[in-house]
Amino acid sequence: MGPRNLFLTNSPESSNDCEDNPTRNRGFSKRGDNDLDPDECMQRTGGLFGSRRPALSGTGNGDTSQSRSGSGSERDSWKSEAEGGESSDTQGPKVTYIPPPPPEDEDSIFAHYQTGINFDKYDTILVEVSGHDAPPAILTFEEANLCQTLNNNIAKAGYTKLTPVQKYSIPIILAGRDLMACAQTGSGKTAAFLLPILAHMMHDGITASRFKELQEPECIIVAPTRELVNQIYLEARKFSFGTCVRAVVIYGGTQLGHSIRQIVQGCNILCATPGRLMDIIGKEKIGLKQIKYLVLDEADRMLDMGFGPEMKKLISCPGMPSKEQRQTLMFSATFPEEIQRLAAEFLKSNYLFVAVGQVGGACRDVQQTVLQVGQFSKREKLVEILRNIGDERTMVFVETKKKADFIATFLCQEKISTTSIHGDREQREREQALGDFRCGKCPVLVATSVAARGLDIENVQHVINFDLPSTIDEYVHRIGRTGRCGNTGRAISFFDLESDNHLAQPLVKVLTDAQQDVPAWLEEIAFSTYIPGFSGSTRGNVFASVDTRKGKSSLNTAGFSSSQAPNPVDDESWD
Ligand SMILES: Nc1ncnc2c1ncn2[C@@H]1O[C@H](COP(=O)(O)OP(=O)(O)OP(=O)(O)O)[C@@H](O)[C@H]1O
Repeated sequence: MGPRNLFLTNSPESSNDCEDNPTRNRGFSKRGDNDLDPDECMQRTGGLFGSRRPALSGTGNGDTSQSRSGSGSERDSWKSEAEGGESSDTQGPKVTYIPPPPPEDEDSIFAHYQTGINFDKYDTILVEVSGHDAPPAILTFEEANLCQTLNNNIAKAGYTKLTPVQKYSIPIILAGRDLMACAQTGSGKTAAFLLPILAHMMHDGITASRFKELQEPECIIVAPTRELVNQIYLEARKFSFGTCVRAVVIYGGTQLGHSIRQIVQGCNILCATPGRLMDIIGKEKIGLKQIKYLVLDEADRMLDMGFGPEMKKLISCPGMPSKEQRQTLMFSATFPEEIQRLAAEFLKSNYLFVAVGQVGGACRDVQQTVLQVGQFSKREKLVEILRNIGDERTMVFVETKKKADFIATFLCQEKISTTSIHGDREQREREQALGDFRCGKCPVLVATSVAARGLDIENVQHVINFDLPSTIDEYVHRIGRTGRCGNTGRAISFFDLESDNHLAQPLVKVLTDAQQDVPAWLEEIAFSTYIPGFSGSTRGNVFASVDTRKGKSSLNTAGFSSSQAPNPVDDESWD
């Protein structure tokens, strides 16, 4: 196995995002885990988050899992949530934050952005389906035979054409099969699982769930971050509009009583972060007996050392149907091989594996640039780039929470309207920051890995990796915040020769696969740091191009059916 340590307990000295327990701890720790890099060790001056926002205080509403600015460990925050800390009376003041309800009018529910000029190019991406007896892909929404209400909702959402992951996943899920699907960022994985689940529910004649102290949802969807789980909920609410299916979202950093109140009113689809989910199950507000669908979005993260133990607990909870009796669905843009192997415990042995393009590959609609920038020059370079960009929405990724504060403050001082999101900010602040960024009030969002996965924000034209992440998977997810749904985007990464050399090799691979220019200097570093037999210094594996079970049943472009699989999976090779 590669250097990634799976299912290890969190080390107290690490300093990363919490619920979004970071990939960097899986492998090499490249900069140590200091929240501030040595070169940037100016004192935090407090400062502006958004043009008029006060300095991050780290205290406030008493969210014990969020308000520990300076505590240094975002992973500790994750732990405190995952272990039920925030609901425990002994762990500090109660969390009181109640997120504002989302707008209820139909226009807001169905608000969407336009697909981009490259949307049709999705059809040319090669799709591989492995496993026995895969049902044929569908080419149109009509072929899915969904009920009229779902079709209306799809139309109101502005979807006219299926994306490749939808063409393959929808019939597989409709056929009742377990699925592990890997498709590039921004290519519609959320609808790929929501639509067939809703179709099943409607077909089975689901009845409206009513007020009850113990709710028994049919579907649980878990994802690694609060903002992502909320986004999935909004998608579920959109597609279930006009049906009796009730979706509910619960996540950490909010008042537990609020989560309970949402649940007891009725719950068919529960979207949750793992910590809050386990809390609520522990409080016997959710029973698992009726679960028919378990979805792990960002599944490689959900099975990684941070969340893996929670997920194992979830599937062993009393009442949870065995994998033979439920349908388990996993989606991500990246799927390291060793995580695919771990997934076996959750999936039926005959699960199908769908790979759209290369597993772990970057979205080709993102133009990637890698610049050699030393630590001491990064801030100056950032300002130069942001001034050229003007008001276009830009996400700037840094490696630590303190650095996010520091850079956001610095940019505000430079009169660049900036906000920030990271695991030490209170949930209220995180949501405010995302809102300010979404609406363009603050066109620059400085973020840690908490915002790397899944977030679908209109018009993000640029991603800047002020610090490169320590794994290539993380890089792929970060740059995937732009170039979504056929739109184009740009990613600029600062490569520091002092600390990023271990990334050179996988970076060259990602750039090459996405048909991007590879700087000669980067190739040289990749060559000079090449270690034969070393299975990927940062990903912890070689690039998986196939199902780890090895057998391939088909190779096809997205427009064609793939079911006529020659011969399939060598299940024996699975262990
Ligand atoms: N068939 C479709 N037609 C038009 N728009 C679509 C279609 N499918 C998805 N979208 C839109 O594309 C955007 C990206 O979809 P989504 O967030 O599901 O991507 P994803 O594959 O889950 O990305 P990530 O890997 O970053 O999580 C969303 O705004 C979604 O509404």
